[in-house]
Amino acid sequence: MEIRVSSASGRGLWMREQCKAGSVLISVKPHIFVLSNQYLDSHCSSCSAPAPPSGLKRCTRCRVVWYCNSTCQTNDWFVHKFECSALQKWAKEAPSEDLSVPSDAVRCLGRILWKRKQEGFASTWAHEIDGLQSHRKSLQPAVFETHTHLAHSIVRYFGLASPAELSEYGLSSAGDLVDVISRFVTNTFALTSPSLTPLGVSVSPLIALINHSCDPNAVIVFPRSSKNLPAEEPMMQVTVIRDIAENEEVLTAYIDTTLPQSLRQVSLKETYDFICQCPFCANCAGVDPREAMWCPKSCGGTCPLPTEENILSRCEKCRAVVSSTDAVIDAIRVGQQALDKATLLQSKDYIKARQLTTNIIPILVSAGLTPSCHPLLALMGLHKSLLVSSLSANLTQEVLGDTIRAAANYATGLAGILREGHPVRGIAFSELGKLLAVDEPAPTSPPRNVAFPPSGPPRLKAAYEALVRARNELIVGFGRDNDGGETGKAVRESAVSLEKELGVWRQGVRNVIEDTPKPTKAK
Ligand SMILES: C[S@@+](CC[C@H](N)C(=O)[O-])C[C@H]1O[C@@H](n2cnc3c(N)ncnc32)[C@H](O)[C@@H]1O
Repeated sequence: MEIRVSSASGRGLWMREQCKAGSVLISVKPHIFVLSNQYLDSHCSSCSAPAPPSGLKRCTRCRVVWYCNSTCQTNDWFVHKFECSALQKWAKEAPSEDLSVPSDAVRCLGRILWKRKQEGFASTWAHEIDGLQSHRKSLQPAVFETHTHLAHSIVRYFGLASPAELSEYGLSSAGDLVDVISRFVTNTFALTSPSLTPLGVSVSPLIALINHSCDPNAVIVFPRSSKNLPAEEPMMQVTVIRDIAENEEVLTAYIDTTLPQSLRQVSLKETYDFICQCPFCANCAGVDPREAMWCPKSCGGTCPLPTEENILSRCEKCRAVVSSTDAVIDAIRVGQQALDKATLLQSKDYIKARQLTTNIIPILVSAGLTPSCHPLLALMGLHKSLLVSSLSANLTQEVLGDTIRAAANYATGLAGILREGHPVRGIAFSELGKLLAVDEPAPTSPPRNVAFPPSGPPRLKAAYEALVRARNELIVGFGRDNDGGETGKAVRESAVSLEKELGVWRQGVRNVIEDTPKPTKAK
């Protein structure tokens, strides 16, 4: 790879030679990462691993961060020694218990400023951080306000009495602090678990050189590997998900590409200050599955969703006209409201959130939305997660069946948008496979006449097929060389044990057939 500069998108990483899907382009430890507040007591603040069976150990001074063991604690002390007293002071002055820990952004910026000072303002580390792109000069008023708010929180976190005290951190004015904040916002990426749960935020100046496309050829993942030392984790990796030609730019997606173009554009402008001109955004010919409904004449084709501005919608295949325009527009509006509300409720009151998703999904389906269409796909993803999290407390045949159907619908919707090998697809199929492989609970009510999921050996076979599909996608998305990361390996193990189970079952059937005396012909 090499760095090239373009007038449209500034610096970017370009391939000097072709590269195959599944190759790992970059493996690097981020310069800085922090866990989100909700994961501080369940994951190690040094290596980001989940708590081992023996539990995590808490820093006895600040009582905020936790570590696997004393090795991880020692590895983190380089920066935590500054953070520790700031966290204690912040907690003492906090107006309430739920505000006793600063936000992820404040803690991450704190770590950047302390480490920058520790390494030296003239060090390579500091130069790399200082070289990140800033949009300070073109901030929109609303963004400027959030940056200013963040700056105030940092001043409080550092216990500074005046802007002059910023000089201790190599900043000559409040404007310099806003500059650091702008660089942080533009160049921060989610820290995720090997199954893509967002755990926090991370900054890597090398990976931040990669520009955005809504149809990316690479992804950023944190696959974790037992081969890595704890000090090397979290290892951030750029993986190629579709072949990249020589002299082609490496591009990742900064935002959720399952969203329709209008929402993607708003998000990119707000956070990254550019208007995306990728082929998906610039050339909207044909029906985008993110904004599509089934043909009203059921010919199998799809129609673009009608909007207030453009109510005429025809099937791309048979040209039938959608007549229920108002009902579709209303369903989408109500669906978006339900999605926003259920997303807010999911951590506070998941039963209410699940009630909302359960009620709204059939309305969008009967309005004719396809499974890849927004907001139906997002609602199905949320519904699946809510069902999965309630499964351990209520594992009945009915709930398991509903959860499997939700996982299957979600995976189908994703497969209509994301390319094969995208890690989000791989994880969705692995969840489906795992759910299908759960031992079927005994029925508690008369069986409902549903075709999916099947029961008995056909269900095991469906589980095996979903896991094999997941495995093939995961070794692309998380990298071929490291066997698809921690999740890819776990899926392979599950598929192997299912294969044995299916083999035993087939052998059992064969034995029964062979042992059964053949009927003798009546004379
Ligand atoms: C993470 S940085 C990427 C590296 C950056 N181009 C640089 O020179 O440092 C993100 C910024 O790059 C620019 N950028 C990224 N992708 C772009 C795109 N597709 N079109 C235009 N600008 C883009 C935007 O200014 C964005 O805020």
